[in-house]
Amino acid sequence: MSRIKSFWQQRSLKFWLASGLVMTIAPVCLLAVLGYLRFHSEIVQPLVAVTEEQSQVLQPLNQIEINLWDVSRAVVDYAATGQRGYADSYVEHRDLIDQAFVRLEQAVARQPLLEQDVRQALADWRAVTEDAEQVLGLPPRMMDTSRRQPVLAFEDDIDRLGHDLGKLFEDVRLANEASHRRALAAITQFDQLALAALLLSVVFGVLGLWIINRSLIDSMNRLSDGAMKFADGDPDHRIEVRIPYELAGVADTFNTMRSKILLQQRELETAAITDSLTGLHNRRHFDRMLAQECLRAERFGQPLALVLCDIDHFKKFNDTYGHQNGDRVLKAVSEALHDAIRQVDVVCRYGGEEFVVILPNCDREQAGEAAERLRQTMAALSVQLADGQTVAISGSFGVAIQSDQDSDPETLIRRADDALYDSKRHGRDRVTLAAATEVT
Ligand SMILES: Nc1nc2c(ncn2[C@@H]2O[C@H](COP(=O)(O)OP(=O)(O)OP(=O)(O)O)[C@@H](O)[C@H]2O)c(=O)[nH]1
Repeated sequence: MSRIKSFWQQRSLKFWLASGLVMTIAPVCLLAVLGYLRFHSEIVQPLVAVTEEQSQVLQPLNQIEINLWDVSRAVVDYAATGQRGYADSYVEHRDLIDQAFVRLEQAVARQPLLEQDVRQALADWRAVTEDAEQVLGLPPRMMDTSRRQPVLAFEDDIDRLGHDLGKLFEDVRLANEASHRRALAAITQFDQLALAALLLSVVFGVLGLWIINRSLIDSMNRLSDGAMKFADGDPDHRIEVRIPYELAGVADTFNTMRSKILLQQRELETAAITDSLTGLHNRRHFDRMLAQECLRAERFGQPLALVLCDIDHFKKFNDTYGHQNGDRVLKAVSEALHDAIRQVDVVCRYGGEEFVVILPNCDREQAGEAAERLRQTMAALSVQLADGQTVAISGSFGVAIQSDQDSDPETLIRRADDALYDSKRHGRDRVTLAAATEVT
Protein backbone atom coordinates (compact mmCIF):
# COMPACT_ATOMS: atom_id res chain seq x y z
CA MET A 1 0.00 0.00 0.00
CA SER A 2 2.76 2.39 1.00
CA ARG A 3 4.67 1.42 -2.19
CA ILE A 4 1.64 2.37 -4.26
CA LYS A 5 1.34 5.60 -2.29
CA SER A 6 4.99 6.47 -2.79
CA PHE A 7 4.67 5.60 -6.50
CA TRP A 8 2.00 8.26 -6.90
CA GLN A 9 3.91 10.71 -4.75
CA GLN A 10 6.96 10.32 -7.02
CA ARG A 11 5.00 11.34 -10.12
CA SER A 12 6.04 14.69 -11.53
CA LEU A 13 3.94 17.75 -12.24
CA LYS A 14 4.36 16.98 -15.95
CA PHE A 15 2.90 13.53 -15.34
CA TRP A 16 -0.15 14.89 -13.52
CA LEU A 17 -0.78 17.58 -16.10
CA ALA A 18 -0.40 15.06 -18.93
CA SER A 19 -2.69 12.59 -17.13
CA GLY A 20 -5.31 15.28 -16.65
CA LEU A 21 -5.14 16.35 -20.28
CA VAL A 22 -5.13 12.76 -21.56
CA MET A 23 -8.11 12.00 -19.34
CA THR A 24 -9.92 14.98 -20.81
CA ILE A 25 -8.98 14.67 -24.47
CA ALA A 26 -8.16 10.98 -25.05
CA PRO A 27 -11.68 9.61 -24.51
CA VAL A 28 -13.09 12.16 -26.95
CA CYS A 29 -10.47 11.25 -29.58
CA LEU A 30 -10.91 7.53 -28.94
CA LEU A 31 -14.67 7.76 -29.18
CA ALA A 32 -14.40 9.86 -32.33
CA VAL A 33 -12.14 7.22 -33.97
CA LEU A 34 -14.29 4.30 -32.78
CA GLY A 35 -17.43 6.17 -33.84
CA TYR A 36 -15.97 6.83 -37.29
CA LEU A 37 -14.90 3.18 -37.71
CA ARG A 38 -18.28 1.93 -36.55
CA PHE A 39 -20.14 4.43 -38.72
CA HIS A 40 -18.04 3.37 -41.68
CA SER A 41 -18.35 -0.39 -41.11
CA GLU A 42 -21.98 -0.47 -39.94
CA ILE A 43 -23.57 2.15 -42.15
CA VAL A 44 -21.47 3.40 -45.03
CA GLN A 45 -19.92 0.12 -46.15
CA PRO A 46 -23.18 -1.94 -46.09
CA LEU A 47 -25.04 0.81 -47.94
CA VAL A 48 -22.35 1.03 -50.62
CA ALA A 49 -22.24 -2.77 -50.89
CA VAL A 50 -26.02 -3.03 -51.18
CA THR A 51 -26.13 -0.29 -53.79
CA GLU A 52 -23.38 -1.99 -55.82
CA GLU A 53 -25.00 -5.40 -55.52
CA GLN A 54 -28.34 -3.98 -56.58
CA SER A 55 -26.92 -2.26 -59.60
CA GLN A 56 -25.14 -5.52 -60.56
CA VAL A 57 -28.49 -7.34 -60.32
CA LEU A 58 -30.72 -4.64 -61.80
CA GLN A 59 -28.61 -3.95 -64.90
CA PRO A 60 -28.77 -7.49 -66.38
CA LEU A 61 -32.36 -7.79 -65.18
CA ASN A 62 -33.36 -4.69 -67.14
CA GLN A 63 -31.41 -5.97 -70.14
CA ILE A 64 -33.30 -9.27 -69.97
CA GLU A 65 -36.67 -7.49 -69.74
CA ILE A 66 -35.96 -5.20 -72.70
CA ASN A 67 -34.60 -7.97 -74.92
CA LEU A 68 -37.33 -10.39 -73.88
CA TRP A 69 -39.83 -8.05 -75.48
CA ASP A 70 -37.79 -8.10 -78.74
CA VAL A 71 -37.45 -11.89 -78.58
CA SER A 72 -41.19 -12.26 -78.12
CA ARG A 73 -41.95 -9.88 -80.98
CA ALA A 74 -39.40 -11.60 -83.29
CA VAL A 75 -40.84 -15.08 -82.65
CA VAL A 76 -44.49 -14.01 -82.96
CA ASP A 77 -43.81 -11.94 -86.11
CA TYR A 78 -41.78 -14.75 -87.64
CA ALA A 79 -44.64 -17.13 -86.97
CA ALA A 80 -47.00 -14.68 -88.67
CA THR A 81 -44.82 -13.62 -91.64
CA GLY A 82 -42.12 -16.28 -92.01
CA GLN A 83 -39.52 -13.61 -92.75
CA ARG A 84 -35.95 -14.71 -91.88
CA GLY A 85 -35.12 -11.25 -90.61
CA TYR A 86 -37.24 -11.96 -87.51
CA ALA A 87 -35.29 -15.17 -86.89
CA ASP A 88 -32.03 -13.22 -87.05
CA SER A 89 -33.47 -10.60 -84.70
CA TYR A 90 -34.44 -13.42 -82.30
CA VAL A 91 -30.91 -14.86 -82.30
CA GLU A 92 -29.42 -11.43 -81.69
CA HIS A 93 -31.67 -10.68 -78.68
CA ARG A 94 -31.46 -14.26 -77.33
CA ASP A 95 -27.66 -13.96 -77.16
CA LEU A 96 -27.98 -10.65 -75.31
CA ILE A 97 -30.35 -12.28 -72.81
CA ASP A 98 -27.97 -15.26 -72.40
CA GLN A 99 -25.12 -12.85 -71.60
CA ALA A 100 -27.36 -10.95 -69.15
CA PHE A 101 -28.25 -14.23 -67.39
CA VAL A 102 -24.54 -15.06 -67.02
CA ARG A 103 -23.97 -11.66 -65.35
CA LEU A 104 -27.11 -12.06 -63.26
CA GLU A 105 -25.97 -15.47 -61.95
CA GLN A 106 -22.66 -13.98 -60.91
CA ALA A 107 -24.36 -11.01 -59.24
CA VAL A 108 -26.66 -13.16 -57.05
CA ALA A 109 -24.00 -15.76 -56.26
CA ARG A 110 -24.05 -14.86 -52.54
CA GLN A 111 -27.78 -14.14 -52.17
CA PRO A 112 -29.58 -17.49 -51.78
CA LEU A 113 -33.10 -16.07 -52.24
CA LEU A 114 -32.25 -14.21 -55.43
CA GLU A 115 -30.12 -17.11 -56.62
CA GLN A 116 -33.17 -19.36 -56.45
CA ASP A 117 -35.26 -16.78 -58.37
CA VAL A 118 -32.58 -16.53 -61.06
CA ARG A 119 -32.32 -20.31 -61.32
CA GLN A 120 -36.08 -20.51 -61.82
CA ALA A 121 -36.03 -17.68 -64.40
CA LEU A 122 -33.13 -19.35 -66.23
CA ALA A 123 -35.04 -22.65 -66.41
CA ASP A 124 -38.05 -20.80 -67.82
CA TRP A 125 -35.79 -18.91 -70.27
CA ARG A 126 -34.47 -22.23 -71.55
CA ALA A 127 -38.05 -23.40 -72.05
CA VAL A 128 -38.76 -20.13 -73.92
CA THR A 129 -35.75 -20.62 -76.21
CA GLU A 130 -36.69 -24.23 -76.90
CA ASP A 131 -40.24 -23.14 -77.79
CA ALA A 132 -38.92 -20.25 -79.89
CA GLU A 133 -36.48 -22.38 -81.78
CA GLN A 134 -39.22 -24.92 -82.45
CA VAL A 135 -41.35 -22.11 -83.90
CA LEU A 136 -38.46 -20.74 -85.92
CA GLY A 137 -37.73 -24.24 -87.31
CA LEU A 138 -41.17 -24.49 -89.04
CA PRO A 139 -41.50 -23.72 -92.78
CA PRO A 140 -42.91 -20.21 -93.24
CA ARG A 141 -46.67 -19.52 -93.94
CA MET A 142 -47.70 -23.19 -93.39
CA MET A 143 -49.19 -22.89 -89.96
CA ASP A 144 -52.60 -24.36 -89.35
CA THR A 145 -54.46 -24.53 -86.03
CA SER A 146 -52.54 -27.56 -84.84
CA ARG A 147 -49.23 -25.94 -85.71
CA ARG A 148 -50.04 -22.87 -83.69
CA GLN A 149 -49.39 -25.02 -80.65
CA PRO A 150 -45.61 -24.22 -80.29
CA VAL A 151 -46.36 -20.48 -80.48
CA LEU A 152 -48.91 -20.77 -77.70
CA ALA A 153 -46.42 -22.78 -75.62
CA PHE A 154 -43.82 -20.12 -76.31
CA GLU A 155 -46.19 -17.38 -75.18
CA ASP A 156 -46.98 -19.33 -71.98
CA ASP A 157 -43.29 -19.71 -71.24
CA ILE A 158 -42.72 -16.00 -71.93
CA ASP A 159 -45.50 -15.20 -69.44
CA ARG A 160 -43.93 -17.51 -66.87
CA LEU A 161 -40.54 -15.92 -67.42
CA GLY A 162 -42.12 -12.49 -67.10
CA HIS A 163 -43.62 -13.60 -63.83
CA ASP A 164 -40.19 -14.95 -62.69
CA LEU A 165 -38.55 -11.67 -63.55
CA GLY A 166 -41.30 -9.79 -61.69
CA LYS A 167 -40.64 -11.92 -58.62
CA LEU A 168 -36.93 -11.28 -59.00
CA PHE A 169 -37.56 -7.53 -59.09
CA GLU A 170 -39.77 -7.81 -56.00
CA ASP A 171 -37.15 -9.81 -54.09
CA VAL A 172 -34.46 -7.28 -55.04
CA ARG A 173 -36.74 -4.53 -53.74
CA LEU A 174 -37.33 -6.46 -50.49
CA ALA A 175 -33.59 -7.07 -50.08
CA ASN A 176 -33.09 -3.38 -50.67
CA GLU A 177 -35.65 -2.45 -48.00
CA ALA A 178 -34.13 -4.94 -45.53
CA SER A 179 -30.67 -3.46 -45.99
CA HIS A 180 -32.09 0.05 -45.54
CA ARG A 181 -33.84 -1.05 -42.38
CA ARG A 182 -30.55 -2.46 -41.09
CA ALA A 183 -28.80 0.79 -41.94
CA LEU A 184 -31.51 2.80 -40.16
CA ALA A 185 -31.25 0.55 -37.09
CA ALA A 186 -27.47 1.03 -37.15
CA ILE A 187 -27.96 4.82 -37.39
CA THR A 188 -30.33 4.75 -34.38
CA GLN A 189 -27.85 2.62 -32.46
CA PHE A 190 -25.09 4.95 -33.54
CA ASP A 191 -27.10 7.92 -32.18
CA GLN A 192 -27.43 6.20 -28.79
CA LEU A 193 -23.75 5.32 -28.79
CA ALA A 194 -22.84 8.90 -29.67
CA LEU A 195 -24.92 10.14 -26.73
CA ALA A 196 -23.32 7.60 -24.38
CA ALA A 197 -19.90 8.57 -25.74
CA LEU A 198 -20.67 12.23 -25.12
CA LEU A 199 -21.68 11.52 -21.51
CA LEU A 200 -18.57 9.37 -21.07
CA SER A 201 -16.42 12.18 -22.47
CA VAL A 202 -17.99 14.62 -20.01
CA VAL A 203 -17.30 12.21 -17.12
CA PHE A 204 -13.69 11.70 -18.22
CA GLY A 205 -13.36 15.43 -18.84
CA VAL A 206 -14.47 16.13 -15.27
CA LEU A 207 -12.09 13.41 -14.05
CA GLY A 208 -9.26 15.02 -16.02
CA LEU A 209 -10.04 18.44 -14.58
CA TRP A 210 -10.20 16.86 -11.11
CA ILE A 211 -6.72 15.41 -11.60
CA ILE A 212 -5.33 18.76 -12.76
CA ASN A 213 -7.13 20.50 -9.92
CA ARG A 214 -5.96 17.96 -7.32
CA SER A 215 -2.38 17.85 -8.54
CA LEU A 216 -1.82 21.52 -9.24
CA ILE A 217 -4.50 24.00 -8.19
CA ASP A 218 -5.29 22.33 -4.86
CA SER A 219 -1.61 21.91 -3.98
CA MET A 220 -0.86 25.51 -4.96
CA ASN A 221 -3.81 26.71 -2.89
CA ARG A 222 -2.44 24.77 0.08
CA LEU A 223 0.94 26.42 -0.43
CA SER A 224 -0.47 29.94 -0.61
CA ASP A 225 -2.91 29.28 2.29
CA GLY A 226 -0.04 27.96 4.39
CA ALA A 227 2.12 31.00 3.56
CA MET A 228 -0.78 33.33 4.43
CA LYS A 229 -1.46 31.53 7.73
CA PHE A 230 2.22 31.76 8.63
CA ALA A 231 2.24 35.47 7.72
CA ASP A 232 -0.92 35.95 9.83
CA GLY A 233 0.89 34.55 12.86
CA ASP A 234 -0.14 30.88 12.90
CA PRO A 235 3.32 29.34 13.41
CA ASP A 236 2.08 25.77 13.96
CA HIS A 237 0.43 25.37 10.56
CA ARG A 238 2.27 22.78 8.46
CA ILE A 239 1.66 22.72 4.71
CA GLU A 240 0.61 19.22 3.61
CA VAL A 241 1.24 18.68 -0.10
CA ARG A 242 1.83 15.13 -1.40
CA ILE A 243 1.53 15.50 -5.17
CA PRO A 244 3.15 16.45 -7.43
CA TYR A 245 6.55 15.86 -5.87
CA GLU A 246 7.84 19.22 -7.14
CA LEU A 247 5.21 21.10 -5.11
CA ALA A 248 5.62 18.62 -2.22
CA GLY A 249 9.31 19.66 -2.31
CA VAL A 250 8.32 23.34 -2.21
CA ALA A 251 6.02 22.59 0.76
CA ASP A 252 8.83 20.72 2.56
CA THR A 253 11.23 23.60 1.94
CA PHE A 254 8.62 26.02 3.22
CA ASN A 255 7.99 23.89 6.34
CA THR A 256 11.75 23.65 7.01
CA MET A 257 12.12 27.40 6.51
CA ARG A 258 9.15 27.93 8.85
CA SER A 259 10.75 25.70 11.54
CA LYS A 260 14.06 27.56 11.22
CA ILE A 261 12.38 30.95 11.42
CA LEU A 262 10.41 29.78 14.46
CA LEU A 263 13.59 28.49 16.09
CA GLN A 264 15.43 31.73 15.38
CA GLN A 265 12.41 33.71 16.56
CA ARG A 266 12.32 31.73 19.81
CA GLU A 267 16.07 32.18 20.24
CA LEU A 268 15.66 35.91 19.66
CA GLU A 269 12.73 36.04 22.04
CA THR A 270 14.70 34.14 24.66
CA ALA A 271 17.73 36.38 24.11
CA ALA A 272 15.51 39.44 24.41
CA ILE A 273 14.38 38.40 27.89
CA THR A 274 17.60 36.79 29.15
CA ASP A 275 20.53 38.36 30.84
CA SER A 276 23.59 37.23 28.93
CA LEU A 277 25.95 37.19 31.94
CA THR A 278 23.87 35.27 34.47
CA GLY A 279 21.35 33.46 32.27
CA LEU A 280 18.54 34.77 34.46
CA HIS A 281 15.55 36.63 33.04
CA ASN A 282 16.30 40.31 32.51
CA ARG A 283 14.57 43.49 33.50
CA ARG A 284 12.34 43.49 30.41
CA HIS A 285 10.95 40.06 31.30
CA PHE A 286 10.61 41.06 34.92
CA ASP A 287 8.49 44.09 34.01
CA ARG A 288 6.17 41.96 31.89
CA MET A 289 5.93 39.15 34.44
CA LEU A 290 5.28 41.51 37.34
CA ALA A 291 2.45 43.23 35.45
CA GLN A 292 0.88 39.83 34.70
CA GLU A 293 1.30 38.51 38.22
CA CYS A 294 -0.17 41.70 39.72
CA LEU A 295 -3.26 41.29 37.55
CA ARG A 296 -3.53 37.60 38.33
CA ALA A 297 -3.15 38.16 42.08
CA GLU A 298 -5.80 40.88 42.00
CA ARG A 299 -8.15 38.75 39.96
CA PHE A 300 -7.88 35.64 42.15
CA GLY A 301 -7.55 37.55 45.42
CA GLN A 302 -4.17 35.98 46.15
CA PRO A 303 -1.24 37.68 47.85
CA LEU A 304 1.83 38.59 45.80
CA ALA A 305 5.29 39.32 47.20
CA LEU A 306 8.30 41.01 45.66
CA VAL A 307 11.85 40.59 47.00
CA LEU A 308 14.65 42.93 45.93
CA CYS A 309 18.22 41.88 46.64
CA ASP A 310 21.45 43.86 46.35
CA ILE A 311 24.96 42.49 46.88
CA ASP A 312 26.69 44.36 49.67
CA HIS A 313 29.76 46.48 48.94
CA PHE A 314 30.02 45.22 45.43
CA LYS A 315 31.90 48.28 44.22
CA LYS A 316 34.52 47.57 46.79
CA PHE A 317 34.64 43.92 45.71
CA ASN A 318 35.14 44.95 42.10
CA ASP A 319 37.80 47.39 43.08
CA THR A 320 39.59 44.78 45.20
CA TYR A 321 39.30 41.62 43.09
CA GLY A 322 38.63 43.00 39.64
CA HIS A 323 35.61 43.16 37.37
CA GLN A 324 36.00 39.59 36.11
CA ASN A 325 35.81 38.22 39.63
CA GLY A 326 32.80 40.50 40.14
CA ASP A 327 31.16 38.72 37.26
CA ARG A 328 31.90 35.37 38.90
CA VAL A 329 30.08 36.58 41.99
CA LEU A 330 27.10 37.70 39.96
CA LYS A 331 26.87 34.29 38.29
CA ALA A 332 27.25 32.41 41.59
CA VAL A 333 24.59 34.55 43.28
CA SER A 334 22.22 34.05 40.30
CA GLU A 335 22.62 30.29 40.48
CA ALA A 336 22.15 30.23 44.23
CA LEU A 337 19.02 32.41 44.11
CA HIS A 338 17.57 30.37 41.26
CA ASP A 339 18.11 27.11 43.18
CA ALA A 340 16.63 28.51 46.39
CA ILE A 341 13.21 29.58 45.08
CA ARG A 342 10.03 27.62 44.29
CA GLN A 343 9.22 26.63 40.73
CA VAL A 344 6.40 29.15 40.55
CA ASP A 345 8.69 31.98 41.66
CA VAL A 346 10.55 34.07 39.10
CA VAL A 347 14.04 35.43 39.74
CA CYS A 348 15.46 38.13 37.46
CA ARG A 349 18.51 40.28 37.29
CA TYR A 350 17.14 43.71 38.03
CA GLY A 351 20.29 45.49 36.91
CA GLY A 352 23.94 45.79 38.01
CA GLU A 353 24.34 43.82 41.24
CA GLU A 354 20.60 43.87 42.01
CA PHE A 355 18.23 40.90 41.74
CA VAL A 356 14.48 40.65 42.10
CA VAL A 357 12.21 37.68 42.91
CA ILE A 358 8.47 37.57 42.24
CA LEU A 359 6.64 35.26 44.66
CA PRO A 360 3.08 34.54 43.51
CA ASN A 361 0.48 33.44 46.07
CA CYS A 362 2.80 34.29 48.93
CA ASP A 363 1.68 36.26 52.01
CA ARG A 364 3.73 38.59 54.16
CA GLU A 365 4.93 35.92 56.56
CA GLN A 366 5.89 33.42 53.82
CA ALA A 367 7.63 36.20 51.88
CA GLY A 368 9.65 37.20 54.90
CA GLU A 369 10.69 33.60 55.41
CA ALA A 370 11.59 33.18 51.74
CA ALA A 371 13.68 36.36 51.74
CA GLU A 372 15.43 35.28 54.89
CA ARG A 373 16.19 31.91 53.29
CA LEU A 374 17.68 33.72 50.31
CA ARG A 375 19.74 35.95 52.56
CA GLN A 376 21.12 32.94 54.36
CA THR A 377 21.86 31.24 51.06
CA MET A 378 23.88 34.24 49.95
CA ALA A 379 25.64 34.54 53.26
CA ALA A 380 26.63 30.91 53.08
CA LEU A 381 27.92 31.28 49.55
CA SER A 382 31.59 30.83 49.04
CA VAL A 383 32.63 32.13 45.64
CA GLN A 384 35.79 30.81 44.08
CA LEU A 385 37.78 33.52 42.31
CA ALA A 386 39.97 33.20 39.22
CA ASP A 387 43.12 32.71 41.31
CA GLY A 388 41.52 29.88 43.31
CA GLN A 389 40.87 31.75 46.52
CA THR A 390 37.33 31.76 47.89
CA VAL A 391 35.47 34.76 49.24
CA ALA A 392 32.25 35.20 51.18
CA ILE A 393 29.62 37.75 50.28
CA SER A 394 26.34 39.01 51.64
CA GLY A 395 23.23 40.68 50.37
CA SER A 396 20.56 43.05 51.59
CA PHE A 397 16.89 42.37 50.96
CA GLY A 398 13.72 44.42 50.75
CA VAL A 399 10.31 42.73 50.70
CA ALA A 400 6.98 44.23 49.69
CA ILE A 401 3.52 42.60 49.58
CA GLN A 402 0.88 43.66 47.11
CA SER A 403 -2.02 45.30 48.93
CA ASP A 404 -5.18 47.20 48.08
CA GLN A 405 -3.35 50.50 48.34
CA ASP A 406 -0.44 49.58 46.10
CA SER A 407 -1.73 47.06 43.61
CA ASP A 408 0.22 48.56 40.68
CA PRO A 409 3.72 47.17 39.87
CA GLU A 410 5.50 50.52 40.18
CA THR A 411 4.31 51.07 43.73
CA LEU A 412 5.24 47.50 44.68
CA ILE A 413 8.77 47.96 43.32
CA ARG A 414 9.15 51.31 45.03
CA ARG A 415 8.09 49.87 48.37
CA ALA A 416 10.45 46.88 48.02
CA ASP A 417 13.23 49.29 47.04
CA ASP A 418 12.51 51.45 50.09
CA ALA A 419 12.68 48.33 52.28
CA LEU A 420 15.99 47.35 50.62
CA TYR A 421 17.33 50.84 51.32
CA ASP A 422 16.34 50.37 54.95
CA SER A 423 18.28 47.08 55.07
CA LYS A 424 21.34 48.91 53.68
CA ARG A 425 20.88 51.72 56.13
CA HIS A 426 20.59 49.36 59.04
CA GLY A 427 23.87 47.61 58.42
CA ARG A 428 23.29 45.36 55.33
CA ASP A 429 23.04 41.49 55.22
CA ARG A 430 19.47 41.68 56.37
CA VAL A 431 15.84 41.50 55.24
CA THR A 432 13.42 44.36 55.65
CA LEU A 433 9.69 44.01 55.03
CA ALA A 434 7.97 47.06 53.70
CA ALA A 435 6.15 48.96 56.44
CA ALA A 436 9.36 48.48 58.46
CA THR A 437 8.69 44.94 59.64
CA GLU A 438 12.12 43.48 60.07
CA VAL A 439 12.63 39.74 60.27
CA THR A 440 16.25 39.54 61.41
N1 LIG B 1 31.65 42.93 37.81
C1 LIG B 1 30.52 43.58 37.54
N2 LIG B 1 30.22 44.68 38.23
C2 LIG B 1 29.06 45.33 38.00
C3 LIG B 1 28.18 44.91 37.02
N3 LIG B 1 27.12 45.75 37.02
C4 LIG B 1 27.36 46.67 37.99
N4 LIG B 1 28.54 46.43 38.59
C5 LIG B 1 29.18 47.18 39.62
O1 LIG B 1 28.44 47.11 40.82
C6 LIG B 1 28.83 48.21 41.61
C7 LIG B 1 27.64 48.76 42.32
O2 LIG B 1 28.13 49.72 43.25
P1 LIG B 1 27.22 50.54 44.20
O3 LIG B 1 25.93 50.88 43.47
O4 LIG B 1 27.96 51.70 44.67
O5 LIG B 1 26.83 49.64 45.38
P2 LIG B 1 27.74 48.82 46.41
O6 LIG B 1 29.14 49.05 46.15
O7 LIG B 1 27.30 47.38 46.32
O8 LIG B 1 27.31 49.42 47.76
P3 LIG B 1 26.06 49.03 48.55
O9 LIG B 1 24.98 48.62 47.57
O10 LIG B 1 25.66 50.26 49.27
O11 LIG B 1 26.44 47.92 49.45
C8 LIG B 1 29.50 49.20 40.65
O12 LIG B 1 30.89 49.22 40.93
C9 LIG B 1 29.26 48.62 39.28
O13 LIG B 1 30.34 48.88 38.40
C10 LIG B 1 28.54 43.77 36.27
O14 LIG B 1 27.82 43.29 35.36
N5 LIG B 1 29.71 43.14 36.58
